[in-house]
Amino acid sequence: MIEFQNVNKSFAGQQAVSDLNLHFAEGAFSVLIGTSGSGKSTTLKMINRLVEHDSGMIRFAGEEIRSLPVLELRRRMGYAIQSIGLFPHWTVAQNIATVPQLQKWRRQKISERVEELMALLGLDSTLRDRYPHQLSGGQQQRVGVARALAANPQVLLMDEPFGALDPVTRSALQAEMTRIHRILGRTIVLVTHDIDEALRLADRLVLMDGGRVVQQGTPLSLLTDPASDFVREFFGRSELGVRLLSLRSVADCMRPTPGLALGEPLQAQMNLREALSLFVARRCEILPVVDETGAPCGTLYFRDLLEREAAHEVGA
Ligand SMILES: Nc1ncnc2c1ncn2[C@@H]1O[C@H](COP(=O)(O)OP(=O)(O)OP(=O)(O)O)[C@@H](O)[C@H]1O
Repeated sequence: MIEFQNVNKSFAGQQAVSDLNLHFAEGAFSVLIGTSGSGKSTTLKMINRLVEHDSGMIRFAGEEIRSLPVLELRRRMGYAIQSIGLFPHWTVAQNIATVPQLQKWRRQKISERVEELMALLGLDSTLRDRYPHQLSGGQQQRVGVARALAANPQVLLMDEPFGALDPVTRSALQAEMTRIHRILGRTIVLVTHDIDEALRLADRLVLMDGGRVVQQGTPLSLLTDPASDFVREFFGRSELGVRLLSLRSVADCMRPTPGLALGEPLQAQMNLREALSLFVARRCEILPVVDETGAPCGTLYFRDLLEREAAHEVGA
């Protein structure tokens, strides 16, 4: 869907990104991660031409982005950023409706779209007529994402969208984004410097340093097959085991024999990191597992989790 070929950009003679070759696949949730100043935001902004690249080629749906009128390009791409940029004197509904208004949608259609997006983002309909300053930070971010999605863009670009939020709200919004991505199947490119956020959201990770791509691939491939010491250090040797747990589900590790454990069950699709927290909180050794329909489907053993981590430590 979006392709970079040998793309370069410098600011006042200083190279910001060098020789980027990237492919953001249609429908994938791609995450750009890296150290501060590594060129993540510049890369993202070159996609919707908020920053113009100096050389190389960027294609969107097969077309060189400079061959498209910039407004059309941006209309096809939603953009959500950390500072949100909601219009302070517009209500929630008006903010969400910004692009449909510009595109002169019918009033009724706009109103229905606003309602639909508020429901999708978990915003109570009573917030519709509030102004941004009357919302919490998390609610403002949700409005920002709803606005970016309003005109059904083919691509959603997100630059540190949850950066300013407390960990609980941040985690809730990450879960929402995973759900929304599953429902809408939209192509998403998100920038973050938070490793756990990246691992939680990404189908595909691009790790950058000093304006270059250091490694790209699935989160699992970067963790288990790092291309260099930099990659290994970036993901943190000491926390690697726990991070790997976050990429595996309970279903991957459970024994398929239900009925052996008591207590509130784990969901089979929950990740092993969450399961580990529940073992610790409940101080137990084994827990029952249920599938999406709530039917018992297996048993998870605490020691199986530890063995997984230990196996990785030995291999590291
Ligand atoms: N408008 C600009 N003018 C001059 N230099 C810029 C501009 N935008 C970015 N840079 C420089 O380009 C380099 C890459 O910046 P960029 O914002 O893309 O990095 P980043 O990885 O997103 O960083 P962070 O995580 O700190 O936001 C940095 O050295 C930055 O100072």
